[in-house]
Amino acid sequence: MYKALYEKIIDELVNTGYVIIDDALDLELAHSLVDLAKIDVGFKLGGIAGGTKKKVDRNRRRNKIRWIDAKNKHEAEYLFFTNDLSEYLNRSLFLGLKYYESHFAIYEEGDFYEKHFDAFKNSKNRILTTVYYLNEEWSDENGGELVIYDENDNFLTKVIPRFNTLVLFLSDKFPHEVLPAKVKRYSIAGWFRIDKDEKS
Ligand SMILES: O=C(O)CCC(=O)C(=O)O
Ligand SMILES: [Fe+2]
Repeated sequence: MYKALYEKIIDELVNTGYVIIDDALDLELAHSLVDLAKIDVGFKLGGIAGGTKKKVDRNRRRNKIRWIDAKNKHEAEYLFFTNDLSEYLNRSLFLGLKYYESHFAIYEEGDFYEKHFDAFKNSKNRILTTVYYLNEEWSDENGGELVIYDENDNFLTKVIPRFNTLVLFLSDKFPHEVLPAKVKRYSIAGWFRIDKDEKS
């Protein structure tokens, strides 16, 4: 239970629709998730939603992913946190969140994700995006920033993907991109949704 964190998330989501939190989670959990990401086994290339099919397009998205699975103790602990958060958000903001899907992502040197929305307007799938960063000793020169824009494509903010930083934003309101990483970059991207659909 991270009550202060939940309150901050709710305030910022109401005010601006996005929130960036440093030192978000318990350090022991954060380090365990870093260790798991770094095992770097079982990852596959990330796809792009295109019509009904997902396809890999290395010109638009270059990273590899592994879906989080509650069978692992630490991944389960992360899912416990996101579940707790969704209950809190549902009670406070009546978002009606029902499912959460998330994956580790690795961006190798040169990898990026070009500007995109995580959900289409008025679609009933992804409601709220989370990105959680797992890069210890990340320097500002390493690239790999998340750049967030508003609905009219105006620059809003740039997030350095530092260890234990958590970002949330409304999935259909904020176009965003990942700039090319100069160093291997680890994260967990996730989506709260109100339906249960195929993983994208
Ligand atoms: O890793 C990030 O900073 C954002 C990733 C992202 O936009 C996505 O996976 O949809
Ligand atoms: Fe995204």
